[in-house]
Amino acid sequence: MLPAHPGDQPDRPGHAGLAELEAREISAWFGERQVLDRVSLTMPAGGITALIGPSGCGKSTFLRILNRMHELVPSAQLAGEVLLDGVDLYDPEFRLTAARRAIGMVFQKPNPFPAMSIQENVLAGLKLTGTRAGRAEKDELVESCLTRAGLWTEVRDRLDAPGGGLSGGQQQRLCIARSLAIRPRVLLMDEPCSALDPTSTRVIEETMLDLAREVTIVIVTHNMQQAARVSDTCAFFLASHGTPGVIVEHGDTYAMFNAPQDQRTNDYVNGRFG
Ligand SMILES: Nc1ncnc2c1ncn2[C@@H]1O[C@H](COP(=O)(O)OP(=O)(O)OP(=O)(O)O)[C@@H](O)[C@H]1O
Repeated sequence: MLPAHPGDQPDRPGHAGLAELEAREISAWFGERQVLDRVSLTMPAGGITALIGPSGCGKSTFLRILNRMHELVPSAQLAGEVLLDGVDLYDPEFRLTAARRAIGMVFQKPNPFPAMSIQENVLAGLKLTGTRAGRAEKDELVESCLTRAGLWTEVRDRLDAPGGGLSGGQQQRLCIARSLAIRPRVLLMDEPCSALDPTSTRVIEETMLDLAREVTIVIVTHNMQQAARVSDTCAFFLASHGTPGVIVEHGDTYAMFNAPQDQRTNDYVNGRFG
């Protein structure tokens, strides 16, 4: 008998749901082509884990596997396990909606629904997950998610304005607020600042550091300073000479940046390739 699925837990009080995510021996293919080879990584509860590595080494694929988005690509296959607090996300009993609810995703390019109002954007995920809420509860949720995403003071007077009218950095924080509204236990972020200016990047980074107290975060980033600034643990992916991506080294971010064990990590974090 499986334990209760973490993704199925109803409304938990804010901080009670810190979850560990563990990938075990993940391999991935697109058609015949293998792009990840037996990648294992523990992403600690309430921490920020950064996935770094040169372009094409499989970071985004790995991230998408963590919330079952990889299976949406028709030619895609995978092997291995993803455990959310010990429960396999790919177990047939773990519903896809529960997986998405438990593990949210913020993409590289801010993707709010442009014609929907700011508050409708925040609440959009409730419809998708079939969650019911009354008016007062919705108002409270909109305020709390926008506050936690660091956007409330900037938009509190125009909640009915279209989400598409916000700046890029504000739109990205709106997307973070939208993800938070379904109370995820893990938030995946795929290069969330790559389309943003340095000021907006800073604001998102501060938001991430605040959020890490209540949600486990995994971020893909090409920005080494960003990985060093925000993450507690770090994993260096590499796919050399057409071989599938592997994790060369992972561990405490400070150690990875200051005393890496592998010469290739040392070269990468010091900008000598990639
Ligand atoms: N939908 C897809 N169909 C076929 N191949 C794909 C698909 N998505 C990714 N790939 C291939 O899988 C490999 C890993 O890609 P992935 O996007 O995971 O790498 P990445 O490390 O995130 O790269 P980047 O840093 O450039 O975003 C690449 O060789 C890529 O071409």
